[in-house]
Amino acid sequence: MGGTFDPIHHGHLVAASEVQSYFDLDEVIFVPTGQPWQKSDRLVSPPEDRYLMTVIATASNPRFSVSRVDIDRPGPTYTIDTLRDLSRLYPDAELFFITGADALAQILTWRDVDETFKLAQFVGCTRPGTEGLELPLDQLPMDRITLLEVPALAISSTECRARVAKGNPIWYLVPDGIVQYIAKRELYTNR
Ligand SMILES: Nc1ncnc2c1ncn2[C@@H]1O[C@H](COP(=O)(O)OP(=O)(O)OP(=O)(O)O)[C@@H](O)[C@H]1O
Ligand SMILES: O=C(O)c1ccc[n+]([C@@H]2O[C@H](COP(=O)([O-])O)[C@@H](O)[C@H]2O)c1
Repeated sequence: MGGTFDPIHHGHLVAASEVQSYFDLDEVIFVPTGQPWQKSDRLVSPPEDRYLMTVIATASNPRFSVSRVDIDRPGPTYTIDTLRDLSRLYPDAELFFITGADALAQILTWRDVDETFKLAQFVGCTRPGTEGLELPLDQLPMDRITLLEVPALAISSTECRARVAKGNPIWYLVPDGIVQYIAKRELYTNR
């Protein structure tokens, strides 16, 4: 599952758990982005903070792990590179790339998208607000895409950051360890 995870929240974790169970996946690898080039208009927390938060949030699930491939690769993060790196690391694995349906709707703007679809099956998870979303179905290889309805959690990282900036609680929107990490590192306070 690729994401900026700034911060990781229970919406991400529920979606990952649902996809793991639906496809009976051996492992869900969370891959925090290095430089999310389509979010270059906003302030993104340091990759190492986003990586550590992802490790903390996933530590208790034996089927969840976190990869550094995107944060260790210099330059903008492209999923084509993520999938090439993961294919090298797991040469015998069948890869599924988990995204939200909103990300899937933008996928034609991604780098080398045709090649990207050859390297993995894509799973687009519903999230509140994506119900009426139009996917460019005629331009997408629908045999490589599964749309999956996951239990709806109306949580976004944007909302979590805004709540911290306003001094509102984020308990129960994110795992407890993430609340504590954000406080310790004083993330999102000056926005
Ligand atoms: N509540 C949710 N339910 C299902 N999928 C989600 C949810 N939140 C995020 N996702 C998906 O997880 C992936 C990574 O998300 P990302 O790290 O960008 O979080 P986000 O909450 O969308 O962040 P932001 O609000 O900063 O844009 C994306 O493909 C996104 O669509
Ligand atoms: O490959 C691309 O050009 C590309 C463009 C935008 C987003 N992505 C990937 O989509 C995933 C979700 O991204 P984001 O920015 O919504 O957290 C993450 O793994 C990104 O690297 C990939």
